Amino acid sequence: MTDNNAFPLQVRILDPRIGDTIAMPEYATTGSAGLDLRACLDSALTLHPGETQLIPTGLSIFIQDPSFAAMILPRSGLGHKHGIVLGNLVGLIDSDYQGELMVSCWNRGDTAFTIEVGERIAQLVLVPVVQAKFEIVQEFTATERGSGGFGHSGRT
Ligand SMILES: O=c1ccn([C@H]2C[C@H](O)[C@@H](COP(=O)(O)OP(=O)(O)OP(=O)(O)O)O2)c(=O)[nH]1
Ligand SMILES: [Mg+2]
Repeated sequence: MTDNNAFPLQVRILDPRIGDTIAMPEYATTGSAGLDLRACLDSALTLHPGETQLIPTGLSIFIQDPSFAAMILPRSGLGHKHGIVLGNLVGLIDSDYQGELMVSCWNRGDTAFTIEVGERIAQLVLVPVVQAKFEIVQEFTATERGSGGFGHSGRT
């Protein structure tokens, strides 16, 4: 379901089960923003309440272009219904990272949850990135907000 304008992403398959008994990450629908990542485990893994485990995906990606990054985000259903979210809340994949994609799974709920081999545990989203270069100034040009934040504009 990938169109020809899609970003060409280099992928290395580190575990031979990927593309065989464990599907390659894919966009579930043509409009999906995220590629579902699967647990490349040797056996099912039970996450007890409060527990966090680093789960391999069996593949690595090389984004190469520093004007892009990837983010690993929780799956809504797992997070909302089962309390399975990410131990780092969001995973950020640098454009120069070439190691295995790992997913930190955290059971923030109060019941145990078993992750099956090949289960879709999180999703990978490619995002554009702008790197900053600092320009040191003495004052900023005044704005309506100024330095007001953290609820400064009220609640309604
Ligand atoms: O959920 C994640 C988060 C990160 N990474 C990989 C890719 C990323 O490029 C690298 C470093 O991540 P990050 O910069 O967030 O972690 P760090 O603690 O700052 O480590 P480092 O010192 O290696 O940058 O780890 C993952 O595989 N999964
Ligand atoms: Mg870092």
